[in-house]
Amino acid sequence: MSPDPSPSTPRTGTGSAAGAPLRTSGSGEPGDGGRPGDDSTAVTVQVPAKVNVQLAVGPPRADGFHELANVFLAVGLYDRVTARPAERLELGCTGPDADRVPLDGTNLAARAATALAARHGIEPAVRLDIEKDIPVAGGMAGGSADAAGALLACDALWGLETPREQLLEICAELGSDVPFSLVGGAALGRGRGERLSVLEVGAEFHWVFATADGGLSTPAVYREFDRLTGSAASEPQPSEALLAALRRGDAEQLAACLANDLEPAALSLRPELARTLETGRGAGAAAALVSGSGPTCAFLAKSAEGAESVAGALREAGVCRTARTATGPAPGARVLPDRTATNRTP
Ligand SMILES: C[C@@](CO)(OP(=O)(O)O)[C@H](O)COP(=O)(O)OP(=O)(O)OC[C@H]1O[C@@H](n2ccc(N)nc2=O)[C@H](O)[C@@H]1O
Ligand SMILES: Nc1ncnc2c1ncn2[C@@H]1O[C@H](COP(=O)(O)OP(=O)(O)O)[C@@H](O)[C@H]1O
Repeated sequence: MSPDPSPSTPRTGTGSAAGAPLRTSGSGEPGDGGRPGDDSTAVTVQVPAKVNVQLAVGPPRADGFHELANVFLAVGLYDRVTARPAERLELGCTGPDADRVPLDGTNLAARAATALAARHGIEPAVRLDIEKDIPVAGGMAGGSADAAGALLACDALWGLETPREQLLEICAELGSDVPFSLVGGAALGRGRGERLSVLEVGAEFHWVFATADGGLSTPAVYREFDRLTGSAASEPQPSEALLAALRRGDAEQLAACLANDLEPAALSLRPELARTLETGRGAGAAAALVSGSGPTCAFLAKSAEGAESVAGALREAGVCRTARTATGPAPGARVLPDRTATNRTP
């Protein structure tokens, strides 16, 4: 494994073929060889992470995916994707996990730019810079966030005005969680998670996220789910009590309903997460669960102060890499007006 870079270590590369070797094109700093000095047309999109407040998983389908009742809540940890004109597709990434983000054609942001360009019959001539704050392979949909961010940023940069329905179609082709990253807020995902119905949420909820060293592979966690459940997985259904708790903004009721069918699989692959969950519960969290496929652990608190206190206890116990507080629901992918307002001035 490569050494951990500093939080500001930039990585950069070019190439559109999946797995194509990288060609270094600059340090990723403004004004270097990889970025045009003139930033007048840059578009930056901010996209939230997610936690699954309910993840009910059915048996595997013929296509290898699992039928879900996936209740997503977007939370206020964000990646930012900036798109600038370039001669060909280029990628850069900064942030504490930047060394774990692929910078070739498999990167979800690159795939999103390529898919949008193909839909309009144009070349994906763009430089994408990802400011990564969402844990990589952490069960918080960071790659999906970057895909939704790149889609929206390229659409604005290229002046395409692609109808929302078409953007959502492209999102679903890119990954099961990508449509939700575009939409944000709270939503029920059916099918493999891509068919969304927006949910009403009555209040802001306070969360703590304990990140772990290293990630968990989503397909590996689903495989472990299959191994543990055998043929016993039943048809997934959303919990009416949980949807009502979200609607009412009732943290106590929501805490009683949180459920993740992938949690036993994540714990089976990473048994040490049980101690992280236990520590948060012991520190007064209203509820604790693994976020999606993990290994990030999520804790619901009753107040902002409660969340800070749980985060402090997790840090002190040394049972996580970082413990961060965030609230949800958070808005979905959106172009940052402050950056474009100045950038778009002729
Ligand atoms: C588990 C969840 C919960 O929201 O996310 P994470 O916690 O990893 O972020 C999602 O289901 C992950 O969605 P996403 O990461 O977009 O998955 P995809 O790219 O569509 O699929 C990656 C792989 O995950 C498995 N997969 C995904 C979705 C699904 N409904 N059934 C599956 O079995 C398949 O093995 C698939 O090949
Ligand atoms: N832009 C991206 N950011 C993070 N990971 C990416 C990206 N593009 C592709 N990936 C790949 O997707 C995998 C899952 O990443 P991520 O979406 O962060 O996790 P999760 O599915 O657990 O939410 C990573 O291990 C990485 O190989």
